[in-house]
Formats: sequence, structure tokens, C-alpha cells
Amino acid sequence: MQEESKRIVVKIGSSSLTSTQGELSRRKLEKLIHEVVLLKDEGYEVLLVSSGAVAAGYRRLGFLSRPESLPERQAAASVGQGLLMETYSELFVSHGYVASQILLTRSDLAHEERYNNARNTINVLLERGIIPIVNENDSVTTDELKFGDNDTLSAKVAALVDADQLIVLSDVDGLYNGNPATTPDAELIEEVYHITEDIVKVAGGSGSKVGTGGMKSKIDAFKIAMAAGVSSFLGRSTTANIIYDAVHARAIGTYFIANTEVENLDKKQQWIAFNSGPEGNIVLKRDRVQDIVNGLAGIAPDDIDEISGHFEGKAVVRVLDHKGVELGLGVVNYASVMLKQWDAVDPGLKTGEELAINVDQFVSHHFHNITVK
Ligand SMILES: Nc1ncnc2c1ncn2[C@@H]1O[C@H](COP(=O)(O)OP(=O)(O)O)[C@@H](O)[C@H]1O
Ligand SMILES: N[C@@H](CCC(=O)OP(=O)(O)O)C(=O)O
Repeated sequence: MQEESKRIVVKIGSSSLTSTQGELSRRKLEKLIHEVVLLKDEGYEVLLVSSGAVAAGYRRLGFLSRPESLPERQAAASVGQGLLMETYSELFVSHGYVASQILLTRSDLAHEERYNNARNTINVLLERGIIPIVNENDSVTTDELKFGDNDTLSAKVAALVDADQLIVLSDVDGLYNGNPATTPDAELIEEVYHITEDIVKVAGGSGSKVGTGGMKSKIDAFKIAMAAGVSSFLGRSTTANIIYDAVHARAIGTYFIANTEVENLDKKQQWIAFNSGPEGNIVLKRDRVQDIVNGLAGIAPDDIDEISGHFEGKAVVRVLDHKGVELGLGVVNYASVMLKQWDAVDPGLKTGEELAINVDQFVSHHFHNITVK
């Protein structure tokens, strides 16, 4: 038994849970659950981010293939999510473990209070030995409010709970230097330390009928995990002992290694960067851009050239340069009305040191290489 519990988040994609006909495969689930049980027996805390609600449900609604329209997919997810949880619960109970369901929407994490609340709930579950099974709340989310895919969701959840490792399982052995579905001689990349433009370029779309994000969304997800200091692994779900071996650093696949020595985003900055919904824009004066992007200074009201949108104090805003290029996101200390009339604020009330955005409440894309949503 380890002294301190390590926390592992495992993302299981639709293609890893379904048969070639597209239905939920009990055999595939049994294999993966067996490996999770091995980790639990060794004292690990394990959280699953599981897709499969739509795949498990659509045939029961009479569709022959995965439906296209949003209400049809949502109806399929409504049937399938129950079936999925029933199967997980039954299988974990047979090994003496308890599973729980957490359904999230993007707006749950966009509100700081709900974000902290989700975190506290999951922490209690993990500390009490439960295996939380997270999915997007597909039946109620609209396209605009979706995480988009469970790859992104899994990275956000891994960051939320301060996981030690994120394991993403798919129908490929890892990241190749070309899409293996169309480039047969593509080679496996075993380790990634930085997600460079070259890495982004080799990642293509989905190769299966049930998968949604393809490699592109996985790379976006690994960027988020790495910025939060979470190392990740990508491998094939059908490989024997893949989860167990990935945790013990001996699996075939791609390891995305986070540099925990460089300063990582703290919880508040992670929330700003990955989950908040910006409510307005602030355009910086040209000569202030460099210091602010380099983290050398906060943003003073006088550094701002232009403000758009209507927001209150504590809102998250996009910070743009003079050409309109997004530099990052920050939390404002004052409402837009006040910032727009800053010169008219009684000078007697100012110390001259007021900041529109504090230095630690601004997250620069330049350093963290992140895409929000
Ligand atoms: N560079 C690449 N390396 C590996 N797979 C890639 C790459 N580019 C595109 N892909 C495709 O991404 C697919 C995995 O994503 P996806 O179909 O969404 O699966 P999942 O359901 O597991 O999320 C692979 O089967 C492959 O066809
Ligand atoms: N939330 C959806 C899955 C969406 C999704 O991202 O699927 P996948 O690309 O297979 O991980 C479901 O449960 O069907």
C-alpha cells in the first residue's frame, strides 16, 4: 500500500466502450474495470471520465446509427447514461467498490462557486474510496454550452481535482507523427514535453463513427492538463493492462510530461484560464503590452485604451493588444462603467496605485499556451 494516495483520472472514449456495432460492450468495460480495481487495491484514488451515453442509448430509441441532431443525441444520452451507470455500478460492486455519477455542464464550471463545489464533492468521494464516474450532462446542454468532447472535460476534471496523472484511452496506441488512419507508415511519438505547433499540426480528426473529438481535441486537452501541472498518457484501451501499466510508467503509448518545476497556474488562475466565460474586452495601450504579457505588471486603468462589453467588478474579461490579438484573460477589480469613466473618478478617492487587473489575476496565453474552450 502506498503512503500517500495518488490520484488518477482515466478518460474512456466511446470507441473504447462500444462493440463494432456501436453498442455498449460489457466485455470491454469488464477489462477496463478489472484494471481500475487493481489500482484501487493498491490504494490509488481513481476517477473515470466516461463517454458512451449516446452510444449506449441510440439503438434503444430505434436509431440504426448514432443520430445527428442535438435533440436526438440528447434523448439517446438520456437512455444511455442510465444504462452506462447501471453497468459500471454492477461491475464495481462485484469487486467490492462503489461507483458514483457526476454529470457536469460547462456552465457548472464557469461559475466559480459551482466549480469549487464540484471540486469539494469529488474530493469527498475520492477520499472515501468511491470511484466517481463523470460525463457531460448531455441531455440538457445546448451546443453552445457544451464542453464539446470528453477529452477537454477529462483534462478540466484532472486539473480540478489536482490529479497526479490523466490517462486518456482511445482506439490508437498514442500520438503518431501523422494520422495512422490515413498515413500507414506514421510513427508513434513516445514522449512529449511541450505541445508545439508541430504537434498540433500532426493531430487530425476522429477515425471512428462513435468518436467525436479525434486527436485534435486530445491535444487541446493535454495542453490544459500540462498547464495545470498534470502529466498525461494516451494509449489504446484494448491493450492488456494499459491503465495499470500507464500508472507504473511502462505502457506503450505517448506520455505527455508536465514540467512541474516551472510555475504552474494556481487554482484561481486555472479557473480563469479553462473554465470562466469572459464577459467583455479590454484593449491595452501599445507600449504596455510587453510588461503585462511577461507578468511584470498588473493592468492599471491608465494602461487601457478601449473597453467593450458591460461587466461588473470580479468579472473575467479578455485582454487584447492594440491589434485586437487576444493576450489572455483576467479578473477585473472594477465594473466597466467605472473603468470607462476612470478620469472622472474623484482624484481624492484614488491613491494612484489602483489596478484594473491584479498581476496574479491575469493569465497570459503567451506563457501557458492554452486555448480556452
Ligand atoms: N496524429 C494522430 N495520431 C493518432 N491518431 C490520430 C492522429 N490524428 C488523427 N487521429 C485519429 O484520432 C482517433 C482517436 O480519436 P476519437 O476517434 O475521437 O476516439 P475516442 O472515441 O477514443 O475519443 C484515432 O483513431 C485516429 O484515427
Ligand atoms: N458525452 C458523450 C460523449 C462525447 C465524447 O466526447 O465522446 P468521445 O470522443 O468518444 O470521448 C457521451 O457520453 O456519449
